[in-house]
Amino acid sequence: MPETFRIQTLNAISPLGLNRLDRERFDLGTEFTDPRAILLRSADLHSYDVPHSLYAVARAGAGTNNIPVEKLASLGIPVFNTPGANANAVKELVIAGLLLAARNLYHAADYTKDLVAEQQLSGKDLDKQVEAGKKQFAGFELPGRTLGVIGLGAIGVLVANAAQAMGMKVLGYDPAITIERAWQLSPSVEQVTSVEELFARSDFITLHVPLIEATQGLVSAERIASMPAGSVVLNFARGGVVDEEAVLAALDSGQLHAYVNDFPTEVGAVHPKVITLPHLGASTSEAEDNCAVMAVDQLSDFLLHGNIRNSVNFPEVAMARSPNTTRLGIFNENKPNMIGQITTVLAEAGLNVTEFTNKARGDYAYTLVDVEGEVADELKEQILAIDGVIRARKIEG
Ligand SMILES: NC(=O)c1ccc[n+]([C@@H]2O[C@H](COP(=O)([O-])OP(=O)(O)OC[C@H]3O[C@@H](n4cnc5c(N)ncnc54)[C@H](O)[C@@H]3O)[C@@H](O)[C@H]2O)c1
Ligand SMILES: O=C(O)CC[C@@H](O)C(=O)O
Repeated sequence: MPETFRIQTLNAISPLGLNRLDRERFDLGTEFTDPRAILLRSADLHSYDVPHSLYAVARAGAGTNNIPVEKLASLGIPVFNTPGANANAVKELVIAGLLLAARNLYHAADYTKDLVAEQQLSGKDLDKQVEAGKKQFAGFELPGRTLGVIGLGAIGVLVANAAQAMGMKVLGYDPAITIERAWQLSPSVEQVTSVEELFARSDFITLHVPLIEATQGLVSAERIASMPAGSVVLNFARGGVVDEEAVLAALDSGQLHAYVNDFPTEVGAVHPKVITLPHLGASTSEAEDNCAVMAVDQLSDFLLHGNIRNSVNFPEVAMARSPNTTRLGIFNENKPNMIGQITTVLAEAGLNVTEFTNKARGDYAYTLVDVEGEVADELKEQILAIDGVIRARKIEG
């Protein structure tokens, strides 16, 4: 009997994704103590005691800073994410953020509500107060203003193109932009080669980078001070990319007009010039469905066939299945003679290899190998005995 894989969900995942799992092969639950896989969104796994049973983690979303990616790599556990699946949802919220800030919409709507709910105005009195009070919310228009986009990945490129189509001058900064993203970027977006230049020239800055060591505190007091007075910072990336204390001080001094973000903190959320949303970037039915479908498909392909697609800690390795073969998936350290030792074990067992892929990424590598016929259970133990092999799995056909 082939194994039924236990998948533990740690957040609400769209049924459109979950329903793709064949219940003969997958058992879904929230309380397993020995899951084969974890499917999650923003749940924090950093203090999670990783059980030996765990084969994979799938993030229905882009950011993986809630997952101990390196530690899992060292245990031979791939972490999958869903690049691009929620990018349009975030882009739309960023465009909303630009308009919320430029037209002071949040405070203006509060003002109107207050006139009715607190001051109990109505009819002509309400009309009069509306017309008298509205000038304090007069805003500015976007065409001709400069937007600096930091990070030109799935989201940054969509934001840059949309802002450009709205008449903004757009500057982009991403030292590691991929060729695919560069092709998608509007030719009118100007590439800048230093963050400093981007800050100095931008009326709005929007962040679309992962939270990693290099991006922690990227929006600093010094960089904010170099922006034109009355600028706006939009943060739909992660809270830690911004030095919030510096942002609040700049809002108080008038250097910044507004800070629009998706990551509530006790101090920031109540500041009068801060607009904080409850991590809403990916919260559309479309994005939730897209992320769930992609995460589930990648996870089931790995559990059933050992294929790795869109992993953030292991290379892309995928092979079609062939009849009358047995597949082995092997995680190992990226060091000399691993392939030689693995193939020697296979040869000594008299096995004929029909297909073999080995790819490395950083300190680790993954091997997928198909051999003719059946494989004895002891073979896995022999492979595991090779110095540098972290984990090995016989994958049923
Ligand atoms: N608010 C939300 O709900 C929400 C939703 C989706 C994603 N996000 C956040 O947005 C981030 C970006 O998402 P994405 O889908 O565009 O990811 P992505 O991987 O497609 O793009 C990230 C880009 O950032 C660039 N980058 C990395 N370090 C950089 C640096 N120091 N300076 C400039 N560029 C740098 C990379 O080269 C890449 O092109 C995610 O990591 C996540 O944290 C938030
Ligand atoms: O799952 C969510 O709601 C947020 C996801 C988002 O932060 C991401 O990084 O993709």
